[in-house]
Amino acid sequence: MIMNEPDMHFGSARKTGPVILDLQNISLSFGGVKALTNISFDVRQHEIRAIIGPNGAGKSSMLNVINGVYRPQQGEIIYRGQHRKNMDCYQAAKSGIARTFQNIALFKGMTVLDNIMTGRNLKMKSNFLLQALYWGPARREEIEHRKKAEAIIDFLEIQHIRKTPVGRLPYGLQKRVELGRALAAEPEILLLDEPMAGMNVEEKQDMCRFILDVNDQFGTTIVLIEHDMGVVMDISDRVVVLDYGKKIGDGTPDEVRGNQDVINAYLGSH
Ligand SMILES: Nc1ncnc2c1ncn2[C@@H]1O[C@H](COP(=O)(O)OP(=O)(O)OP(=O)(O)O)[C@@H](O)[C@H]1O
Repeated sequence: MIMNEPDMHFGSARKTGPVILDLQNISLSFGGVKALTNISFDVRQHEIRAIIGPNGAGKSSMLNVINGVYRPQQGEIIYRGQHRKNMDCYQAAKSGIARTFQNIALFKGMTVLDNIMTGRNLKMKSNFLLQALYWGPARREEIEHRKKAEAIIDFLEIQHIRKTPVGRLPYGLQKRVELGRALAAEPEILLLDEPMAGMNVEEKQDMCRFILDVNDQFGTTIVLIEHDMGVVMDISDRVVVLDYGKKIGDGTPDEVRGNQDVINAYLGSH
């Protein structure tokens, strides 16, 4: 079994651990459309793992399979050594898988701090009545959650906008707040769906730095979809390449760069 791999593997400059997520022969269809066909790949602890491919290749579908939004018709998902059957997105989130979205999904009228607090919801224990009364254990718990949210705000260097409604922020900062909300859940695996989409060069550099810092300082495993090849090749340990729902490449950035099927897919010459 996959979790038994004993020794640490030293990827690029990063120290990655054993496989924590193993996807085996995943197939997913929407009616007649085959979004994913027989896809297998794994993710190691502490790794930055990219999923790339041309438009419509199945990348978002794959992310949605990992966090339980879609249930594949075929295949196995093994997370931390457990076969996951019929796991929905609530259970996936509870078990330590958080994500951000291609199109920002924040509460635009709420402040940065309150949006990040919503990421703590799954961690809250006190019941609704106690929370509403803001009494006893609920009060103590709320203070504890606020401290965690403030720590994330400091980490992401967004103290100056903590009370600003998210809808008023430029796009790059909204993306950073979304990252903050996902981090508030203290995930073991963070799924990032095009974290740099629509950003200028400076915003991309900032986002790259935060992704690397999250991985380094919190030890979070990261699976990301990204179209910017420079970014993917710079920050990823391994890259899986999809095309028309099939896996056509898998390996280190250098291996993938030299893979003829991958080159053909990107040049559209097949
Ligand atoms: N909910 C859905 N219903 C029907 N078809 C879908 C659905 N989601 C995805 N598809 C189809 O599955 C295929 C893979 O789509 P997917 O969005 O996963 O690709 P992608 O690689 O993320 O594309 P992009 O880079 O454009 O976001 C496409 O043919 C798409 O039209």
